[in-house]
Amino acid sequence: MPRPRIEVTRLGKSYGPVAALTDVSLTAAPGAVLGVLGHNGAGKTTLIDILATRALPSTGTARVCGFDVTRSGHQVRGRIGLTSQYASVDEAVSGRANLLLLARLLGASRRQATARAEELLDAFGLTEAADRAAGTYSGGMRRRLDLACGLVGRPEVLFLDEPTTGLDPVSRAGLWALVAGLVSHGTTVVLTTQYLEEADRLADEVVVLAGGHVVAAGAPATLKAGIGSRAAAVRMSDERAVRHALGVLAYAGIRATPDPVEPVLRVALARPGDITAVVRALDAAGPDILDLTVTEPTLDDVYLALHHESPRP
Ligand SMILES: Nc1ncnc2c1ncn2[C@@H]1O[C@H](COP(=O)(O)OP(=O)(O)OP(=O)(O)O)[C@@H](O)[C@H]1O
Repeated sequence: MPRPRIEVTRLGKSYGPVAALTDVSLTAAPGAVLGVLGHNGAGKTTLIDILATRALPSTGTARVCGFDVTRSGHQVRGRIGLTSQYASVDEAVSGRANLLLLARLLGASRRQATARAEELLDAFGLTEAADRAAGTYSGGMRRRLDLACGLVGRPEVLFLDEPTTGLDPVSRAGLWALVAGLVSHGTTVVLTTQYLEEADRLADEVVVLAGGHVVAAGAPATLKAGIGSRAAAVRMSDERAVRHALGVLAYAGIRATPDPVEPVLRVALARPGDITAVVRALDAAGPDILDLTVTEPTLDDVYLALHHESPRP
């Protein structure tokens, strides 16, 4: 098995009396996407800052591409890319000039820098806007330029801090496709996001931080499976129909929960045959059923369940 690109062991970081991170351990393999989730103040930025050598850990160790972030910061910096909402794009100069400058700063010759800039402008759909000042770009173009800037040095690990915040759904989907493309070429991506759908879609593993602690970790599917099963939501015509259906289901030995607001009943589907039993029983409840949908647990459900247990800081 290849060595993980990121190996974090019992990491801690204190700012005076504030414990921003406590006893955090995690790994990320080559070509994996690690999602880091958590409320404001949970410790996400602190974790990324340490991995990107912008802050030193107080305790524990962190290795990126095999290099210790404390002792070998230079080697780490040469192998990572960082993009964030506050990325260092110069708004006064063009997208092309931003990329050229970065490439030159990273040691590329003029010719190599030009080639890399053109390649990235093309890959990120920015060729037409290449000579416009970055400050005139739309939100989506700006994020694509941020991402392109983070990739100039062909990093083995890319840190994406809330890459799609404020983007419309089409631009968000476009950015997801770009991330999927990077990963297929072996780049490891560490993603912080407040959109759980994004983590669900992109991440192979997620860690959920709360108050600087890892409160859950695993593949999205495993986390979702851990909090419960699929459920059927049955929409009835009115409250009277709901009461009738509750009686019918209870008679069939099926427990249902009425929604507190809408005329909807929810039934947990723990076993494969449960849906058939529900439909069969409800058939006897008559024509008041308007709709039946089966819902899968989402990462939102996991998140809500976790934060129900651990109070928001
Ligand atoms: N330089 C600093 N000095 C003092 N406290 C800090 C510093 N940086 C972070 N903290 C504190 O550490 C904790 C974790 O902050 P951090 O920024 O890592 O959280 P976050 O999950 O990234 O939050 P957000 O989503 O708001 O960016 C918070 O309590 C924060 O106030």
